[in-house]
Amino acid sequence: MQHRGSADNEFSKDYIYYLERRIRELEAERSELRRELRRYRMEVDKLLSPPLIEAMVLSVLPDGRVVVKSSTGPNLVVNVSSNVDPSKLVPGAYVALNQRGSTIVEVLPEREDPYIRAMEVTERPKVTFDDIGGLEEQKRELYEAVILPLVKPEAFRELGIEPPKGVLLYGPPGCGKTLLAKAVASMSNATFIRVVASEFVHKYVGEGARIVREVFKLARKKAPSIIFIDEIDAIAAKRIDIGTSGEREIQRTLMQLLAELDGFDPLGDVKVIAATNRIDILDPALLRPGRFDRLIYVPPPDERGRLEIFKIHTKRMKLADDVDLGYLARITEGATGADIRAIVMEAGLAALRNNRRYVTMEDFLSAVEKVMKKRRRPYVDNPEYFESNPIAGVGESAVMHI
Ligand SMILES: Nc1ncnc2c1ncn2[C@@H]1O[C@H](COP(=O)(O)OP(=O)(O)OP(=O)(O)O)[C@@H](O)[C@H]1O
Repeated sequence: MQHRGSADNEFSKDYIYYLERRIRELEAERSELRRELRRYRMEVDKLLSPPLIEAMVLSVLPDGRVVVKSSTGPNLVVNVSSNVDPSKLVPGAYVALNQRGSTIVEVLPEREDPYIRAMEVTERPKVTFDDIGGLEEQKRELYEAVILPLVKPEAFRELGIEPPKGVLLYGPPGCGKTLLAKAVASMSNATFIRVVASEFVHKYVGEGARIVREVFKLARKKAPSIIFIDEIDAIAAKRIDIGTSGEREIQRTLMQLLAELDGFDPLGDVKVIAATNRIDILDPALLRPGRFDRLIYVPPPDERGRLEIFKIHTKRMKLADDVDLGYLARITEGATGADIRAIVMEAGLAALRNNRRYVTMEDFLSAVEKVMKKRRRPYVDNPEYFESNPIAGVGESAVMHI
């Protein structure tokens, strides 16, 4: 570039323009670098500062302070920093507390509850009634009480009949209660939401009632849906006194469940199926009309049922010619569906251990011995326990045939 003009010490105009432009460019670059430096300083400060504590709002006191449940455990009464919008401090909102845990400094963005995320939600379960051996009467009852009202609510409206709001499946473990509920969801094209009632109160202490609310909210969002509440006795056992805070918590959770049940339309697109192994200890309040008013007993399979269950679980298995499923069904008196599945699996493993591609009768016989030896359960060995139960007849009034 030609720097000098015609006179001495005189710079060319072009050169001056060039230098001015360069200065402007460098100034812009400098302020960009300053901004970047500030950003990195803030990052470093954030990384070096003590962490904030996460908490959930339980309630707002009349004086403006807030009761929160902190992620570190205890419930705390805290102040609210002036930059926090008080209208966002609703029960259930997640907030950050300062490191002393005394003040809410930020309302955290809304997100799905971690428990709800962990819950079993199957948009379209694959099980159908054909995957369930025996239990014909139970399938028919569930078809009428849950599937039909979900798929043909107008037929019920026209006839002026109300289907049961909630169905309670009871009987010994491993006999197909969960399987039936899943099949009902799949056959009515509904989302299947499974919750275990004992987790309402044990896993998320102090939040049982809120979790119940969240479950129903999720069910409405994903409707049509079926909420399956397993082990309902954990929150619905009759109580002599409700002295301890743990018992009060269980009581609150049950109250919330009853309120949700009372508040919804039996012909709506959310259905509730509950299950228990301990119907004898249930609080009768749960079984009143308009709540779980249809009880269905799910017994251990009889010989025919066992044969069908053997057939279902060996469907995809290569069996040797000597395998006699009828004989296996005969010698497994007292086995549950879950036991039969275990027997089939055990027999399959034995074949695998022996490097065989097919399963023999001998594999099955030793599997029967192994599995049946392990189990001796009072309810299965004594089915009268359920049949003679004094409240086993509650809910018969809800029987309907269309
Ligand atoms: N009638 C059945 N037909 C086919 N398989 C069955 C049957 N009953 C049980 N099973 C097998 O046993 C497993 C456990 O059954 P399921 O979970 O439905 O029992 P449950 O009655 O809900 O028991 P729990 O009370 O322990 O929850 C099922 O996944 C299935 O593989």
